[in-house]
Amino acid sequence: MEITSTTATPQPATRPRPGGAPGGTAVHVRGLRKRYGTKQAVDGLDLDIDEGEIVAVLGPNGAGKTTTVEILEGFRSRDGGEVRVLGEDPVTGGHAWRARIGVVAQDSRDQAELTVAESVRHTARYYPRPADPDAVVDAVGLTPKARVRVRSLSGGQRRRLDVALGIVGRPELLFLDEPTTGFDPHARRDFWDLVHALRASGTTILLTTHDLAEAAYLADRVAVVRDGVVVAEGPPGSLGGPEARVPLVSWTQDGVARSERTTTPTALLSRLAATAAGPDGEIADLRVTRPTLEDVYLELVGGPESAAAEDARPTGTQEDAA
Ligand SMILES: Nc1ncnc2c1ncn2[C@@H]1O[C@H](COP(=O)(O)OP(=O)(O)OP(=O)(O)O)[C@@H](O)[C@H]1O
Repeated sequence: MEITSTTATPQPATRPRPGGAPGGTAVHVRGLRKRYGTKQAVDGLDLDIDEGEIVAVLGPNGAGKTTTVEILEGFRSRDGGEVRVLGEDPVTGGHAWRARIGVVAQDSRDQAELTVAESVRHTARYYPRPADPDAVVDAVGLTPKARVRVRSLSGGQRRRLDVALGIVGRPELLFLDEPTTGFDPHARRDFWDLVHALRASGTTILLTTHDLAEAAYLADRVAVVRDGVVVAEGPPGSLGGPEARVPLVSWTQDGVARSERTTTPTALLSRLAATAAGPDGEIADLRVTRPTLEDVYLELVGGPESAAAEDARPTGTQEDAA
C-alpha cells in the first residue's frame, strides 16, 4: 500500500533515500536528564538515530522511555543535556518543525464525535503536504469503518486510527509509542508491513515497545534503557555481543534438569550421547536453543519486566507538558 500525497508537492530535498543512503542524523541526544521530584527519570541518556532508520527503544516499566520520547517530541521540558531532532532543539522547534514529525502516543486524541474518515481528513489539514486521507485509512485497515464514529471503535481499531493520525502528515520522523497494543495478530502483522513501507519511503521511526518480537521484526537497531540510561544498543540479532548469543544445551540426566552454554554444541551432544543417553539411546528432554532478543533483553534489564522495576509515580510532582 503506497501512501501518496494529495498534492503534487515533491518530497523535500532532505528526504533520505530508502536503504539508508548517506543521510544525516535525525535524532541526536547527549547527556539527557530529567527529574520528577526526587525521581531521576532520565539520567544522562545518549541516543543517535540516522535518517531512514527504525530504532526500537526497549526497557522495563518506569525506565524513562516515555519521558525521553516526550522530550524529543517537544511535549516535555528537560533539566539538562543536548537534544537535536531533525536538526532543531524541540524546545524551540516551531510549527514548521512540528509538521515534520508524527506522533502516535499512548493516549488517544479525542475526536470521538467525528467519523474515522472525518478524523483523518481533519488532522490532514494541519500539515502542508499530507497523504491522501482515504489511502491512510485504507493502509491501517479501517476502510470498512471509515463512516463509523470514533467513539464506536474497538480498542484495537482506535489504536489503528491513532496510527493513521500519526502518519497522515507524511512525517519525516515518526514516533510510535507502543503502537500495536490491543491489535489482533493479523492487524499487528499488517501494521508491521505498513511500518516497513513507511521506512521504504524514507521515514525515520523511533518505536517504543514491550513486544520483543515486534522490535526484532521491525528495528534496524534497538536501544535498551534501564534507570534512565541506555545500557545496550545494537541490531536486534546481535544485541549484547557474541557472548550473549552462546547456545544453551539443556537435558535431563538421572532425573535432574541440566544445562550448559557452549559455543560448540555439537561436541557437547556427542559427549552427552556417550554419557547421558538412556537405554533407548535418547538424551531425555534434549534442547539446543540460541538466546533470543527476549533472552538477551531480560539478561540486560536484570530479569522479567516486573513490579520491582516499576516504582510508583510520586504524587504531587506531576509535570504538565512543556
Ligand atoms: N509526570 C510525572 N510526574 C512524576 N513522575 C513521573 C512523571 N512521568 C513519569 N514519572 C516517573 O518517571 C519514571 C520514568 O517514567 P516513564 O513514563 O518515562 O517510563 P517508561 O519507561 O516510559 O515506562 P512504561 O514502560 O511503563 O511506559 C517513572 O519512575 C515514573 O513514575
